[in-house]
Amino acid sequence: MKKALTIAGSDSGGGAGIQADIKTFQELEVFGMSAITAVTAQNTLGVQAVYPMTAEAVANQIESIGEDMGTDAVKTGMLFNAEIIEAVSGKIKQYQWGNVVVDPVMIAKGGASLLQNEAVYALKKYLLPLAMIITPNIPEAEVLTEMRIQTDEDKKEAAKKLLELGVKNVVIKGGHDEDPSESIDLLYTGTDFFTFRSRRINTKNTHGTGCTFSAAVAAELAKGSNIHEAVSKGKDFIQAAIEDQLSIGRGHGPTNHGAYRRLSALKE
Ligand SMILES: Nc1ncnc2c1ncn2[C@@H]1O[C@H](COP(=O)(O)OP(=O)(O)O)[C@@H](O)[C@H]1O
Ligand SMILES: Cc1ncc(COP(=O)(O)O)c(N)n1
Repeated sequence: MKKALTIAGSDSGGGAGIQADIKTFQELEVFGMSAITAVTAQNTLGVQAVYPMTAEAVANQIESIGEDMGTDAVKTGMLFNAEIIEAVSGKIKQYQWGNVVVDPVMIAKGGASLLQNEAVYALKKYLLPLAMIITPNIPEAEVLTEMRIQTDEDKKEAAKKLLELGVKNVVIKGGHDEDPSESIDLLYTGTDFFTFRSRRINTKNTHGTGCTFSAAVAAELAKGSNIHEAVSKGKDFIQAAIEDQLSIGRGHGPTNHGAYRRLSALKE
């Protein structure tokens, strides 16, 4: 069985972070492993508290996996500070892991900061050069490129700028776009642009969409898909998870991680 490791924060509410990643790996039949960077007290209403781990604790968790089990893909989510980013980058380098998906998580939907402002430079300097693909939403791409992204041309320019930071592929997600009918993700491979379109679902239950999407991309890379196939499957996975709505909590509820597998089984 192929394996995937998520290096991310714990979401007590189960919709985002480590919990979303492990559920997604399981649904896509990849063995899930984790290194926890921070524990959050969180629910559908927001983040009530953040307790970061030490960089040493994060490095040791990764080392335990690197020294014994190994992995076919790595996904990073909430990394919180520069020390943790340096430790994570050092370990990824040490074990020469190649299928590295970086979801540059910065701010939770409720507004809480999941990455310290001064850590953005560390993300660019240490982690992006090791990434197979980075999956920013529009606000995150704006912070990383220091440009405003409004038009399709802006998205393409931002993707090119991100590639210059050393990452091999970029997908700029369209969840935060103005388009009322479609949610369009743009993939740039360094040579070609591809768009992945889906019907925009009118819902407040989008907690963990970015985590779930990037975990699905990592799972597909672990199974041997190329970048285009992995992003395409990731998009299908998140679309099914948003569409087949759950009703959990009073705020921004989680998506339905089991929907994609049920739909796939129906099609067979
Ligand atoms: N309302 C929606 N309807 C359909 N797809 C969506 C919706 N919101 C987000 N998505 C999709 O979910 C994924 C995560 O997007 P986004 O919300 O931009 O990321 P993040 O959760 O990191 O802010 C993308 O593939 C995006 O196209
Ligand atoms: C621990 C943790 N990690 C990440 C997110 C971002 O969630 P989203 O995928 O909705 O941007 C979150 N709310 N909590």
